[in-house]
Amino acid sequence: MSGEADVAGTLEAERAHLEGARTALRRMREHAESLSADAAGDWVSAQILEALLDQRIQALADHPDTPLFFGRLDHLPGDLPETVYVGRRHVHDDGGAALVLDWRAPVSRSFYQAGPSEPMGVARRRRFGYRGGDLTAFEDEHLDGRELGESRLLTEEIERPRTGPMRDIVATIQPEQDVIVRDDLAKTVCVQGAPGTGKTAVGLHRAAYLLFTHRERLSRSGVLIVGPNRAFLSYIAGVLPALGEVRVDQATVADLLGGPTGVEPDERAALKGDARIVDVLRKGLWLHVTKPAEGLLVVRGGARFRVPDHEVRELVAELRGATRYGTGREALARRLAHRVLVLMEQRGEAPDDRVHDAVARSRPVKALVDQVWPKLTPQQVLFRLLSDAEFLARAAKGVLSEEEQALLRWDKAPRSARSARWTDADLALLDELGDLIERTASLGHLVVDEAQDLSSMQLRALGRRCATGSATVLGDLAQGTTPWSARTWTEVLHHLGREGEVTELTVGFRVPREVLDYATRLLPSIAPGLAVPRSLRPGRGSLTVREVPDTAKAAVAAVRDLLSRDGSIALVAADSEVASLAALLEAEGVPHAVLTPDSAGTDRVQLVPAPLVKGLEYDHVVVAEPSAIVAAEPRGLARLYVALTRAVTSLTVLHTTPLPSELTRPTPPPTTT
Ligand SMILES: Nc1ncnc2c1ncn2[C@@H]1O[C@H](COP(=O)(O)OP(=O)(O)OP(=O)(O)O)[C@@H](O)[C@H]1O
Repeated sequence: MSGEADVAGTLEAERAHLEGARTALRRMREHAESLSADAAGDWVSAQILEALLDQRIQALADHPDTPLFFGRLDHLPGDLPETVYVGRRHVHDDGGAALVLDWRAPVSRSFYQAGPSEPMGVARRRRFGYRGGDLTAFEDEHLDGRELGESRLLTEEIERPRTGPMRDIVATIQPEQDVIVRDDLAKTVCVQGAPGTGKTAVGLHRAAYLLFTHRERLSRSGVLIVGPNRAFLSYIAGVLPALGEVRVDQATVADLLGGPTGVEPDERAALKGDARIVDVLRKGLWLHVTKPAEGLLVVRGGARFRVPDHEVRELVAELRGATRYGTGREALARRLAHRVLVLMEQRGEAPDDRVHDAVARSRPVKALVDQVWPKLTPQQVLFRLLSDAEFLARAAKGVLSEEEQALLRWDKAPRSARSARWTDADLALLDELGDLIERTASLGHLVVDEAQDLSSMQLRALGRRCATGSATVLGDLAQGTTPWSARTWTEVLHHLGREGEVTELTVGFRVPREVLDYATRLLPSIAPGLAVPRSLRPGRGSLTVREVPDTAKAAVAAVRDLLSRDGSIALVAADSEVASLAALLEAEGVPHAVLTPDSAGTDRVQLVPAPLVKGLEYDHVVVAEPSAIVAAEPRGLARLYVALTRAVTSLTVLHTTPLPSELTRPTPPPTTT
């Protein structure tokens, strides 16, 4: 047989396997649909069972455009199955024989990790190419010690134009990414990665991997993805469901801590985000516990039982600070009741647990507890700290200077805790206070994206939510744009309360080399200690930098020209330029949407305010007037770095005012690893 006939024959056989797997998946779904929740013993169990069955049916859906398998491993003779197909989910036939193995299964690991120096029992690795849902190509790698050539299918996948939301990378996860994805659940993993190195993708695939590997444990405790804003979350929303994981929650920090109703100057927000505030909050809360002036008198059935004041004082002193505030309050009531019961026994009575409870809830006990250990809400405590200079001075003694205390206090205090307008920074403080009062529930695993932008207090709030679990922390110190952005990952992990290893990703999959090299000119100024990334994508001719007489007009013309090419287009500009650019796009009849924090939108052309572009990517990006982006905020250069690194195919930089001098310096050489 000729080579061509060989190829055709192989393709035919592989297509037949695909067809067989599709049929088997359909039968698995039909089987799941035929199961009834009626078998459950009671109504609640039936509801739960029905929800589980629904999820199972959803997870078994066949998306015709998403290949059911993308790889095949042929093993050397030994313990491993001779042939396995690697895909998005496990598919078996009626007899239970595996037709496709889940990419997360231990056997699939070698699909990502095997190489000439360590073949892991693999003789041949086959990758499949698809057009839509049709299997159209395959590519073999023989792991017999010879060097592997470049994979055309891998390159094609990486070069595929992006349209719309983020997609999974399950067929092309790289070895260094796979190591992070499959790391132990017990470990907190921290990934420092230059733009487009796949941090977000890795975090999402790690969530899917952990759910598969520790299904029972994590379905009880939960996995949560935390991202910077809704627009970002909707951009990544489809990835986990495409991997069959339909039960992972996604939230912004504001979703977890509550949305802000007030704003404040950055300087004050930065101070509130400083971890020293924890001591101030703790002290401010515990200052509410006062020394009891009187003892306790309980009258029961005509008898009077008196716990003297020094004994009450001792009890309070024992409990103060030893537990959470709310727990201490309850414990005080119980211990007071216990003393009363001892007195009853001394009188010859035999009180039982019911009497104990009744005494603990009796009016005199409640009144005493309320007086020395008042019931408090986080809002009441923070209100007092921010509005009462003398109280703040007591709580902040030895921690904050007088100037810092003055900066912290409200210029004009609201009338009550209820009418206060809480800012983002306040919400993290309220959360901290909430935890000092009652323990916050912990999840099993947290994936935190763009973690470099979170304040110490926000990180502490997230740390509480994985206190008994673990975290995957993703970010790029060079893309830190908040006034409280982290300078080191050690700091971030410390505030999160986790020990963890930091891994650095430096190979870029998004941004073409010319564009990434151009953007890295900013690196020595914004994050001198970081490795200089290298792009995997040559992308010649991808960068255009032009000085123009009128940036807005030139930008709209550039967008119009780009409409003749494939893929999504973003026009990125400083906040102050957005309204006029929108008007000009409108006047020129260019259909577009303006990106807001709440929506990613699906329009092909998006006008993106620079502060919202983080984490997103577009085929073509036009950046209008870099110097305006830099001037708009204190960490403007980092913002520009983010804006310049969003393009998959082309970047056009247009300017009328001179470019920031940092952009005209030579490109630093990529760091070799
Ligand atoms: N192994 C891979 N195979 C194919 N595509 C990949 C791979 N890794 C990452 N990508 C793609 O590269 C692009 C960038 O990935 P991602 O958004 O996860 O990077 P990031 O490090 O979070 O970037 P940024 O910090 O700039 O937001 C995405 O389109 C992603 O699908």
